[in-house]
Amino acid sequence: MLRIALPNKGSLSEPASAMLHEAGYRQRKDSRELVLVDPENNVEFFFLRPRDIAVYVGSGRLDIGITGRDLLLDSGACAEEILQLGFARSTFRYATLPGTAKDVSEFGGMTVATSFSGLVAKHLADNGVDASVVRLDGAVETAIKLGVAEVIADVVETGTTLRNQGLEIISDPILDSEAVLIRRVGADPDDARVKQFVRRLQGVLVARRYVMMDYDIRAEHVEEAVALTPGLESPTVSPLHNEGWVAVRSMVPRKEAQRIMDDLWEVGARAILVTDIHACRL
Ligand SMILES: Nc1ncnc2c1ncn2[C@@H]1O[C@H](COP(=O)(O)OP(=O)(O)OP(=O)(O)O)[C@@H](O)[C@H]1O
Ligand SMILES: O=P(O)(O)OC[C@H]1O[C@H](OP(=O)(O)OP(=O)(O)O)[C@H](O)[C@@H]1O
Ligand SMILES: [Mg+2]
Repeated sequence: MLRIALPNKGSLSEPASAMLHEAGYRQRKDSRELVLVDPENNVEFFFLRPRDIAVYVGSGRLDIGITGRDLLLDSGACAEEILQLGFARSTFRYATLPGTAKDVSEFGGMTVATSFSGLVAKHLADNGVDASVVRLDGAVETAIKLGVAEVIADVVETGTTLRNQGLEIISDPILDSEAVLIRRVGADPDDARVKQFVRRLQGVLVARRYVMMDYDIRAEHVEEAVALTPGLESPTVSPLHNEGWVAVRSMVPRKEAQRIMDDLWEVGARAILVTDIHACRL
């Protein structure tokens, strides 16, 4: 049975469960359930603290897991990303009160408060900056006001929390993060159970990102039209009963669907239909 670590709480938990549900796996009904067996799919889910997931997977106790890239790197665990999952996106950044510093290179001798001490200590060392790091569990934005640190390093999503504390972002992001699927470094890359799990999640990602577009067009305009809807490999073009007309079917990015429909209309396409993809294997 494939043993999979899933986040039990926080920003990662609900979207991870939603993705697995879409991929056809059983998910827990009660958020206090810690282990869930899905015998039909031959998998066992372990609901763990997001921060601990890379540790379990890196030690080989569990085969794969879903966590954040920032949490993976902070843990220093012997685990690696095998698929980017596109949710729980954030950046990881330094912030200070205005006037404290303009760049990381000015942090020397200062104290940086963070919940990601592994990540921050490494980043400071890589930049040759001699600053102290104090590890806090959360709400680190308050550490400056309370005199614990001059600088904080934290997850920034909308930036609202920083703004509310009167803090300003310093330098480029230390990291761009999102939810990722991870496995132990050195694990068998040909494990068929993992490959099947990855294909199912890739199917969900494609179904979320693409829609199916169908339209009719006069044969003499088909080249212009398929240039707008090239599909992933090549669009399907079939003859219509009405002579001189063809039907085209192609996958297009969901975000661009409306613009593509406008452009298709301009080149003469009619009966343009968009439908959701519920599942796929490409
Ligand atoms: N607004 C956000 N706040 C916190 N983490 C976020 C946010 N948006 C995305 N994330 C990502 O979610 C992961 C953090 O999950 P985690 O469950 O540890 O913290 P959390 O969502 O802040 O929950 P809590 O602090 O309540 O325990 C990280 O990978 C982080 O990058
Ligand atoms: O950029 P924003 O959209 O404001 O989001 C970022 C904030 O959200 C998280 O805090 P959370 O609510 O998880 O509390 P915590 O600091 O106790 O983890 C994170 O630690 C930041 O403080
Ligand atoms: Mg948090």
